Amino acid sequence: MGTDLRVLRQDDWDKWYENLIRAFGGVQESPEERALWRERTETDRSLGAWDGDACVGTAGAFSFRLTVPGGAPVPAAGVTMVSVAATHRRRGVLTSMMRRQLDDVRSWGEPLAVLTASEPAIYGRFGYDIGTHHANVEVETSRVRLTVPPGTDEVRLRYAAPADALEACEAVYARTVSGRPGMLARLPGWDRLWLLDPERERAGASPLQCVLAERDGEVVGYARFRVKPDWETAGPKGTVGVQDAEALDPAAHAALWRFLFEIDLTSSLVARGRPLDEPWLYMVSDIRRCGLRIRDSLHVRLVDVGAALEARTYQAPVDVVLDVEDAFCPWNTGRWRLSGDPKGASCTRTEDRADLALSVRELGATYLGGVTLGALAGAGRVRELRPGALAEASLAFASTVTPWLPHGF
Ligand SMILES: CC(=O)SCCNC(=O)CCNC(=O)[C@H](O)C(C)(C)COP(=O)(O)OP(=O)(O)OC[C@H]1O[C@@H](n2cnc3c(N)ncnc32)[C@H](O)[C@@H]1OP(=O)(O)O
Repeated sequence: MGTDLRVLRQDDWDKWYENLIRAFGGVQESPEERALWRERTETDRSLGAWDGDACVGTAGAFSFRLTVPGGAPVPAAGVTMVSVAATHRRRGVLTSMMRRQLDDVRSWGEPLAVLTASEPAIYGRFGYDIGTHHANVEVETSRVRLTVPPGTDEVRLRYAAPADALEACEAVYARTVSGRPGMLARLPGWDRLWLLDPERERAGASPLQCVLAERDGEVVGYARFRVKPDWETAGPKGTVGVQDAEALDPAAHAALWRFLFEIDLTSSLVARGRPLDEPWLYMVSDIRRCGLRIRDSLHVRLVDVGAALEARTYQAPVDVVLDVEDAFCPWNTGRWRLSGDPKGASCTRTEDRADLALSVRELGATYLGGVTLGALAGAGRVRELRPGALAEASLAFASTVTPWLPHGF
């Protein structure tokens, strides 16, 4: 028997969500977390696959604004809560949801779809590719020193209860969003997510703590973290687990990270999902003891190639014809002339001879400027049809600020 795919109804949310939780292992969340997820679900943008009255497939799409090179906040469907019941896997349920969802996103006029993948192998077939990477670190802070920039000592740090400091933290976050491709403007109500402090995430660590960085009475940064004490015969060796940290200038950044590195009775620091160009990575005395690992983060799909390529800017002048192949969204297939510079761009259909041939996946990978067309050409994924076109486009697409997604969704 086939499954019935339809837009989620409020009344069906519990069954829908149950399928999602079970597909991720079945560990129940707290009532508070569940309520927050219910509130965050945009039901009219969510799909459910049903076998009779059993929900066997779920997929949602948040209404994000994603910062792209040049700083514009571009509408992007944040694909989320994707699951298929184990009893119904590998029968094409996900494929049918992705088909419907990308058609919907197109009809909503959103040029991009983005996601973070439970497994990176799933989404390439639907035209996504990895547009941002992030760093996970495990630093031996007892062996690593930071050389901080001038002005660091003038930054004042103070503890604040995370809930009391929320507004100030969100104000700092809001000021960082347009400066870095890959960042997401907060959706209403999402600020409370950063205060959820589930016991299972603590694993013996303290409740969430918050430190604010201030200069002349103005909040210029924050760090939210937990401390996990550990005692050995030889002495204390606790761990600082950083949840998130943002700063508005180099001195505030240095002050916060020096603080995190030097908390008494700790000898290591763990942080996940940090930007690859995180300033403190360039202040350390011993990068090898920072346990740096790089991972895929935001997967990007151009739903409307013309609108998406027009929505960003290019760091150098570019005028190229792209021959794009897009098997899953064939409306993108064909030749596009992209003309752009740091001020703006146009991207329109053309019959002119192509300069570069590539698929929509390579455009997703390079869209935010963190992966170069040159690198993908090296992998045989971009073909240069006019000499010089690759260097021109590769330079133009790159971003001076490394793209970064600060949190999953
Ligand atoms: C954005 C997010 O929410 S990411 C979260 C994704 N969800 C999960 O990881 C939860 C656990 N897993 C699941 O729920 C399911 O296994 C899903 C959603 C990953 C896949 O759903 P299915 O209905 O089985 O996928 P479907 O049958 O449409 O498969 C389509 C193709 O993708 C492939 N595929 C599906 N899942 C995977 C995977 N995890 N790794 C590699 N390939 C996969 C299939 O083999 C199939 O390939 P084919 O076309 O060459 O035959």
